Amino acid sequence: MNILDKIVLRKKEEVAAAKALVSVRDLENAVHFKRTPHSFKDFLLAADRTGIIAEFKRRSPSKGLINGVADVAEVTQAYNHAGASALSVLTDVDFFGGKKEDLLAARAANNIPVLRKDFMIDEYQILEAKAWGADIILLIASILTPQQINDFGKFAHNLGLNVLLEVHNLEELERSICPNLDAIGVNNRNLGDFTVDIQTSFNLVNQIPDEFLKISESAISNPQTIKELKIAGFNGFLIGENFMKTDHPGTAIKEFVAQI
Ligand SMILES: O=C(O)c1ccccc1NCC(=O)[C@H](O)[C@H](O)COP(=O)(O)O
Repeated sequence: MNILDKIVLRKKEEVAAAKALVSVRDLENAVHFKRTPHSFKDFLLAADRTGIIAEFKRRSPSKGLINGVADVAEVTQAYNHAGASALSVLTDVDFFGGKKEDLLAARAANNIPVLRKDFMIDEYQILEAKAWGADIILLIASILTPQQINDFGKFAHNLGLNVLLEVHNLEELERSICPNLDAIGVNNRNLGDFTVDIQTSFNLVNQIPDEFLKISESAISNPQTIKELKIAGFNGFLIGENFMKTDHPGTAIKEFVAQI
């Protein structure tokens, strides 16, 4: 069984446990449920923003522990002040060391879009995302059917949430594309074997229809790469480990942004 299969299996148990604990009505009554989410597009294309989607990531299956001490409010505020267009906050507990409270803290400390970074397999998680103050949800093509992507995208849009579809190859892109999406992210990391290759983004960018925002995800560590990805047509750049592996992620992003 590969890591994605393990994550999805565990996620099913996690979602079942959450449903038993918190009702849909409780989620709908949460304070954030009534807020109007930020437009991902507005912030990604804003002239005074960088296009960087800066991720708060404590650990990962590929790297193990990345940062065990960072404070989510402090780091995400620093990301925001450095010009991040959006924040990505992992809420997966078992594999990434994230939690709901991280998303709530990032939301409370910032007024820019926040992506709930998790493995969405059930509409209930989209309601959670809205209740916890997220603006964007992630749909990963390799773990969902085209029907699920369409239905989850529609469900999220009906809640005013933005939808980022993640693909890793042309086959995933072609089978998953549907109108209920805002952005398409090309993951440079193969989630089956963890190999990374930025060329994956360059190979796929022209296959993504221009009506969608184009995001390059993972393994970005060089400011020069951002310049090349922009020229190729990307609007956004999801970066986690490169900042989080340092003692001061807020300083790391500032120095990175000065070079793009
Ligand atoms: O990062 C992993 O090891 C990983 C393993 C299995 C599924 C997903 C995984 N990562 C999720 C991501 O998409 C990244 O956190 C994100 O793109 C940022 O990547 P990076 O800049 O390389 O930290």
